[in-house]
Amino acid sequence: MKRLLILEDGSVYEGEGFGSSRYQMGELVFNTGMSGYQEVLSDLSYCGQIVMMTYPMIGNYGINCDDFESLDPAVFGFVVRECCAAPSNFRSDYTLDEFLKQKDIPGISGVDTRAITRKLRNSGTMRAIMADEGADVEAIVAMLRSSELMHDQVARVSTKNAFPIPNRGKRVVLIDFGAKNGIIRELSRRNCDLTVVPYDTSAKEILAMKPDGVMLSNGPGDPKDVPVAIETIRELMGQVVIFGICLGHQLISLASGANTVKLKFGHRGCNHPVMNLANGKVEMTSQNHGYAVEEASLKDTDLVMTHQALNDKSVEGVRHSKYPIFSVQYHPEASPGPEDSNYLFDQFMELMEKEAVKR
Ligand SMILES: NC(=O)CC[C@H](N)C(=O)O
Repeated sequence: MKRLLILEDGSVYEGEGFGSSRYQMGELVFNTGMSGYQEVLSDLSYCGQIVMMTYPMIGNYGINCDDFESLDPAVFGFVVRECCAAPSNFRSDYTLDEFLKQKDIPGISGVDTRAITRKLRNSGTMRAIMADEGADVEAIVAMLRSSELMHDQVARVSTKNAFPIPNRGKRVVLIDFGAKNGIIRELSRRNCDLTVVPYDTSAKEILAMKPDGVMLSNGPGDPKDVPVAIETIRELMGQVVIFGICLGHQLISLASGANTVKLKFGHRGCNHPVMNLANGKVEMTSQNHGYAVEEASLKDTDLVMTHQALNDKSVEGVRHSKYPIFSVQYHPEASPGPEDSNYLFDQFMELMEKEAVKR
């Protein structure tokens, strides 16, 4: 079935529809990963966004039941050059098309995703929608131009109730802003006794659980849209070890008085080079973010930049100079992507151990 991809600037691309045929406006962003589309699709940080893959063939190893980053994907659409209809992999349980239909996610193939990516690199990300052939394009473009991006994604994807993932090790409260399973996997692998709590759980409730550490997860949208979490983090600072990933990192920065800004087209892919400023080593990292901490705004805070993106020099990690708090903008849990930064979870464990001895 013919479908159209319509952008806010009035450009229209004709392709083939797959997955769901519903109309859903989202922010069109591009991801440069050569594989890992299943993890990308199920990463809740994409809530409100239509993801376009620059790699030309997507779906060739199917969708399996092992690699989900969440069971209910929140991505608003998927754009590919070619959608493989006959996947070949022993783990494949569904085709990409079947999966998107099952989850009611619209998709389009047969469009030049690299040309559209070049456009977004020049103009910045844009609102977009997939529509049926013959749709009133002018009216849709006017609608795209007059709409706003969403602001309530974290409330949509965070767990509604707290739940435990028991173990015998360090007690960790994971604040769920749309947490990837990879983060849970890395903590469970280190025997952490986890309690996953909703994004708006108060500092008092969290401290009542007597945690050794608090993990702040990744999550969708603008970090400034979750003031309740910024306040909670401010109250937790100095009371407990805190490790933040991606949205968690941005929230720690805002809670410390730094600022976040929207990047022109963001970082989304599996091979973003980041320098660890402590030892000069370069880590290849998995990334998915549209906002970043403004470096100049760190000046009057207690935060120190620890990691920096080599492509555009943006802030990729910070640590607190007084309290046991650190965070990174990228994804040490990978899923998908390289595992160079896995040591950060060990660092979290060591910090909790050290603080436990002091207490
Ligand atoms: N993966 C994330 O946590 C992303 C954080 C935030 N939503 C951003 O786009 O910058």
